[in-house]
Amino acid sequence: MDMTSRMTSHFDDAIDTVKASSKALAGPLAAGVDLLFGAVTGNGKILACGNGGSAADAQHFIAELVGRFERDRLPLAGVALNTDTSILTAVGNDYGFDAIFERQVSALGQSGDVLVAISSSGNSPNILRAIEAAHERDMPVLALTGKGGGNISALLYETDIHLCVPHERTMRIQEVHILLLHALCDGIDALLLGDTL
Ligand SMILES: O=C(CO)[C@@H](O)[C@H](O)[C@H](O)[C@H](O)COP(=O)(O)O
Ligand SMILES: [Zn+2]
Repeated sequence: MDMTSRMTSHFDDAIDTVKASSKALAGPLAAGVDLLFGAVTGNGKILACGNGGSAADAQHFIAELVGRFERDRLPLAGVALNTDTSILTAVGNDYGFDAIFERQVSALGQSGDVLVAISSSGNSPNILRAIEAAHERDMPVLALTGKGGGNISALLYETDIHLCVPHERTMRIQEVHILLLHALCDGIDALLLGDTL
């Protein structure tokens, strides 16, 4: 096996995926900025969740809202639902793993909030249930998926936003997800602080 060409193919495939995502997702991404900006400037908050690498992405994103992205600004309200081990173990143990995010959306979610749901397959049951709970709370959903969107596609309302990365491999999808989340932070900051860096 030529390892260098194997590694080169990752760069090539990532470049192609980013280009295809830019074409498909720049418009909905801009709508996502407006949705999140409206929430955080209107007394709402962002609830974010994901599993595995997407859990890391959810908490990374929320840290940039509550803390800062590139520039100093007021703290923005957000909670990563995959970070509290006591809640995750208690709810997982007592109600099942599929309920770990749903339960928290039901506890914390209010009209005016937004759920950011991250799933590369679009099929994780705990994410699907979080989306249903968000809808019950009148919360719009910003879904980051791939692989055609999986079961999430059928759950979303027209008023939700679906950023579906056009790729079948989780690794590539996740790489674009972090780009999308950083772009959302940048867009919110541009609206809050002006568009010059
Ligand atoms: O990061 C990776 C793979 O790159 C894994 O940890 C991955 O996130 C986990 O297998 C997740 O459970 C996958 O869930 P999902 O993205 O399909 O909702
Ligand atoms: Zn990963």
